[in-house]
Amino acid sequence: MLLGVIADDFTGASDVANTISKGLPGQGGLRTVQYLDTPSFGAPTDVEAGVIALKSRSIAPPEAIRQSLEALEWLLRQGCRQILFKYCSTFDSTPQGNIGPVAKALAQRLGSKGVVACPAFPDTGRRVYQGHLFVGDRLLNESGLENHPLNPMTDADIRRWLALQTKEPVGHIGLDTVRAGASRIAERLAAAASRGETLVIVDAIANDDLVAIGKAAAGSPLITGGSGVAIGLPGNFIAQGLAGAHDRGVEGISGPEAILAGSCSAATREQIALHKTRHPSRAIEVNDVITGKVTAGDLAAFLIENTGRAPLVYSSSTPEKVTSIQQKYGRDRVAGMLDELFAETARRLVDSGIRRLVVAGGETSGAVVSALDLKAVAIGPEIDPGVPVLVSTGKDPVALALKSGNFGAPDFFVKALERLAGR
Ligand SMILES: Nc1ncnc2c1ncn2[C@@H]1O[C@H](COP(=O)(O)OP(=O)(O)O)[C@@H](O)[C@H]1O
Ligand SMILES: O=C(O)[C@@H](O)C(=O)COP(=O)(O)O
Repeated sequence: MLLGVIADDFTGASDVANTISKGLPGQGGLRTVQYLDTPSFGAPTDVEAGVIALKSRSIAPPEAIRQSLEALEWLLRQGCRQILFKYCSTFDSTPQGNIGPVAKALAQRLGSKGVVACPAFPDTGRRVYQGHLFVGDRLLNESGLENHPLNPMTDADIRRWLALQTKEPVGHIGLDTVRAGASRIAERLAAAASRGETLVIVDAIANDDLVAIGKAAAGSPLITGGSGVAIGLPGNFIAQGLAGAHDRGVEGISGPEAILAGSCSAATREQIALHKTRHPSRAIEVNDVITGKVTAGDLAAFLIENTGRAPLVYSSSTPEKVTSIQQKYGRDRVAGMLDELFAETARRLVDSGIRRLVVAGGETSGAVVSALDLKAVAIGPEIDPGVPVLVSTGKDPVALALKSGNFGAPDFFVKALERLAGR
């Protein structure tokens, strides 16, 4: 294994696994496997990139550090020469969040300073300019992400946001330097390291910027960012003759299908609004979950009855309703109840023979996939930017699409079910 990734959620892990296995157009990527939590077994020797999906985005720093260091040790034991800490392209975290503390702990273990921090993912409209994060033409804090149920992003200046999470000085490399090329970026990273800066926010607004950043960081033991920052990394290994460019190994599988959505992000709500005009769909009311009026058994029964017609169940709701329900019951209690509900529903679905499963939302995907105890997935074709087909390895494979809340076109659900079937 050459490249190891520690991803702080499950959709993010499949996003970056997609980037690494795809590589640059005409160049090919690395042979990539996504692991669901740190494995207790060794990786096959032909795996070139291992992506460990953690469910650590919204947990307290000490536990996030513990899980991330455990993942790091496993990746180092597999032979990794470079580690990427993957967080969200919208920098999802809170002022008490763990991006800064986890990055610092990984950097300390790897003896690294002047570490790239770049969430940019231009293919999905995420760009970093003058240290500020944009989503499309809006600043992060005016993009809808300020209403996220767990990680409301209320400041687009990610240098300032990161500074709240770490005591160390946060560096910045502007777009002019990035456009001056890889060696200039490398010089500036080295200068940041000599000033004692552990993390350096690097501007990037186009894929070429990310390729240059990747080249500049070719020799760095640690890189941090969104999946975009991985664009150039396979090419570094291929150019050194360490990896053979390869095509993706799996397509999809056929079988009954279901869709679960727990994301309250704008893109998912639009996808639901379109989907429910044409397919059987059922909304989950949090009040009903709390009082026991709705159970996983009910939801699974509804989905199983409607297989063949792309059935959907969703808890997704508007920011106003989310705020009011959180005020009534408490944010963590609601999140815990919904996680459990989706997890148990998914378990029942797969036990009853569902083989194609689309899940919308990072936390929701984490809950579902952990419940299915799948261990590892192979990476198939891309459905929409940042979302690949995943097929579990081992007996009775399940095909999955784990969609970040804000990713995907309005018709994503139907398209995903088609791609999961290999069509
Ligand atoms: N109806 C609802 N009311 C309150 N909170 C909700 C509701 N539905 C989902 N949530 C919360 O929103 C979170 C969405 O997070 P996630 O699944 O990561 O989506 P995204 O990918 O959009 O961030 C869930 O974990 C859950 O806690
Ligand atoms: O970087 C991204 O935007 C995604 O890969 C990601 O991390 C998604 O997180 P959720 O929106 O919580 O699914």
